Amino acid sequence: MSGVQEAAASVLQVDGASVELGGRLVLHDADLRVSAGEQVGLIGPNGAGKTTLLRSLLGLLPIRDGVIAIGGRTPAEARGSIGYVPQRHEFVWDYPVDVRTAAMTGRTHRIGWLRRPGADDRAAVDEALQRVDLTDLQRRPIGELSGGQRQRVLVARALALKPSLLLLDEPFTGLDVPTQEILTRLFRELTSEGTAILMTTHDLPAAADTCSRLCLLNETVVADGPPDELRDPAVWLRAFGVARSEQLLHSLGVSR
Ligand SMILES: Nc1ncnc2c1ncn2[C@@H]1O[C@H](COP(=O)(O)OP(=O)(O)OP(=O)(O)O)[C@@H](O)[C@H]1O
Repeated sequence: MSGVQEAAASVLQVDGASVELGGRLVLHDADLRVSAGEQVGLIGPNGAGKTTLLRSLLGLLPIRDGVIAIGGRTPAEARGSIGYVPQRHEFVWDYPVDVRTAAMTGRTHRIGWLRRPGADDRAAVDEALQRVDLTDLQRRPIGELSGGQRQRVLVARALALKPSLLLLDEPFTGLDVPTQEILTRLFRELTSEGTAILMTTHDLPAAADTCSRLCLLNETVVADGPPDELRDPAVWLRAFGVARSEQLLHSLGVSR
């Protein structure tokens, strides 16, 4: 494939990206591609740089070296086509708004700060709420929601943008199994419609189950491939920076 064809096929292209935080290089030489219709799991130990990479893709953190292209645009230019689901604790849940208003804030970038939502915005929010099964709760203050309902608000807020790229930061953490299943099914529907999904998670069996490809990150990309091709325990031990871990290998269903 030529470089131009490859750029067209990849919704997200990261080439040699490095990010410095507090004078320290926390991510270096990272390469990653995510195509339309792919769900890629970004896996790595605490402090590996997963959230840092997501924040760079959103244009919230500058890269020191390398290139990030989203549909051929820079992160800042592409911001209106990227849906972002942050970790639940990062959202301000005591803000006095209802579910529908919170979902509408996903479109703020597109609407502009001083304009009122139009018919397109209302229709996009209706659809997003319906997809996460929150239509009946749309007038409920967000401070009164359970953890699983809050997670679905964050997903609706991201979907309200009708994004071509969806970034999910640990979307399954703390959720019961039925809520995990609702979201897993929804993410599968979205990829079948052509959305590209990049998701961080510490749930390795779920990632191997739901993702078409896994990217193992530890300050740089240690390995990248379909779950079936990442069966070598040494790769996982290297990605997690440990000499041995029975628990890690057990959770992956691989053993030495
Ligand atoms: N504002 C900051 N200033 C300096 N260093 C930072 C800052 N934010 C994060 N870091 C460091 O950058 C590294 C990567 O952090 P990051 O949050 O991206 O990791 P992560 O892979 O998402 O971890 P976790 O799985 O624990 O969420 C860590 O060593 C962290 O201490």
